[in-house]
Amino acid sequence: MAQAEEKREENHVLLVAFSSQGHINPMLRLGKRLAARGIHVSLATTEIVRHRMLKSSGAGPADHVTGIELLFFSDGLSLDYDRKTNLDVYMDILGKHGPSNLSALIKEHYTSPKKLLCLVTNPFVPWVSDVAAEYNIPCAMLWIQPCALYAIYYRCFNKLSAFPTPTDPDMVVELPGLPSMEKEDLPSFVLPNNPFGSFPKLFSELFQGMEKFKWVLGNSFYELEKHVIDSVCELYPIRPIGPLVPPTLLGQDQELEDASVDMWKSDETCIEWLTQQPPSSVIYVSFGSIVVLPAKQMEAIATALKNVKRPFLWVVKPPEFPTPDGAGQLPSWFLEETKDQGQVVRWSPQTRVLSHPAVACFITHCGWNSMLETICSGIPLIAYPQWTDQPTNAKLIVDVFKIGVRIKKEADGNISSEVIEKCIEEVMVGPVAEQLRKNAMALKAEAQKAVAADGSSDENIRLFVEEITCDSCKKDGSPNVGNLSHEGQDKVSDKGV
Ligand SMILES: O=c1ccn([C@@H]2O[C@H](COP(=O)(O)OP(=O)(O)O)[C@@H](O)[C@H]2O)c(=O)[nH]1
Ligand SMILES: O=C(O[C@@H]1O[C@H](CO)[C@@H](O)[C@H](O)[C@H]1O)c1cc(O)c(O)c(O)c1
Repeated sequence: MAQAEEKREENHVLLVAFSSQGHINPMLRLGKRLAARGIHVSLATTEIVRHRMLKSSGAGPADHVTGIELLFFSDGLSLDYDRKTNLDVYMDILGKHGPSNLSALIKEHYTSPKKLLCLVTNPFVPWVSDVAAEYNIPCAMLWIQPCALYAIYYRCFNKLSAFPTPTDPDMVVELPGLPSMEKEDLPSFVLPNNPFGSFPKLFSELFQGMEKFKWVLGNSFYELEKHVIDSVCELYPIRPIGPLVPPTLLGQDQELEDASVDMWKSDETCIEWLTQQPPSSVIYVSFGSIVVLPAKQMEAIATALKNVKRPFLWVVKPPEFPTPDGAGQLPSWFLEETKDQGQVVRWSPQTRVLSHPAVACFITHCGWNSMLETICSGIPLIAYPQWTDQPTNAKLIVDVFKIGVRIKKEADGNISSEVIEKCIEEVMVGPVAEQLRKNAMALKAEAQKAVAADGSSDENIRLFVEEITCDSCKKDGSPNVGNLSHEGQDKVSDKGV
């Protein structure tokens, strides 16, 4: 074997991520934290990512992100296939073709795969653990949503607690470490009316086979979710190692370089515009990379923004596959009637926006990456969740973290502009606004402490590296059936986990 190849496989971890920006970036940031402790890291994901990165940058496809090598395999579909509209087909084909294509990639790139310290996967590509088993490599999972979601899914898909059913769709769910949850607070994938059959199937297999993962790491921090983290300790523990956000948001930019990919090109002009706005004046609005709001809801938000007469920055990402009903598009009157009030961009440099002193609050779909970025920026949120983890994330914002308010839907599922206006005023002025800002600043400080040297997340990363590199751990028991290291857990519990 050539010396260079041998070197590549030494002390090496391969991360494998689902194809969305919100899944890849936390993985890359975990990679940077491992690299800072002497581990060599590569990340494998599907070809569609290379294609989107190429489109976004206009340059040749990147094969490295600040020292992390990027590798790509096919998900079994053509690049122009509409994965979002045909989500169940996509997940099915990915589950069928992903394992063999990833396995071939490993064979092609690693002369001696079993030398890899471990594979780290995320929840939407759980079959990576079977590929790891094929090569006798231990497997870890990075859970990329709140630990609360991990606890809910674990209990739901192992039938440890009662959840809504077609005959009792409105039941209130009571789980240890969490507030009581009504159906609008639960992840959409556990509800009887969930239209995406692929996810309950995927999560059932995942949560009934957790022993395939020797470690479960969480993109969260202990101080944020201590009760629910403690509540799963007896079931299958999760070790929080986050928040995995850009180091600038954590005051760590001097010591750690960021690693992230951009699938869409940011419009930087909004930063210049923000600089011209008064401190804490701007309402930032974004629904992330996937959600496309129905035309009626676009209209309600547009009307509310106009009526409150405050500066705004609204990200309106054009739908990848536009529909004639106007979903995801601005009402025709909006730009003209608000031209002196705000800015609309197709994609923003969001973390720079959130940490800009002009930004006062964030109207968000409650994607977990957006929430962590907001927590680390210390500003309040206005939650307008749509699906998957977002309803639960909104519940956490309001009732657990106490850093925001929620836009309540009408009985017909729509939202009224008056309700949005009321939420905006509530987080902008008055005693509620003041308390939310205080709470948000306190959580920001806790997040910084967690990732600083000897903080709870830093300590959990140190333990993880110790365990994947320690020779006796590697020899101890066969990979992929191992339990979490008790030694590690004991040490983690010193930090309260
Ligand atoms: O205009 C935008 C909107 C979103 N994002 C980034 O896209 C990610 C969205 O992830 P999230 O989990 O919040 O939601 P998703 O898009 O996966 O639904 C976050 O890191 C945001 O910072 C961005 O850079 N610019
Ligand atoms: O990216 C997708 O989902 C987003 O992931 C975030 C982290 O798990 C989460 O907090 C956020 O709410 C989600 O929107 C995603 C999901 C999906 O089903 C899909 O087909 C995608 O292409 C992306």
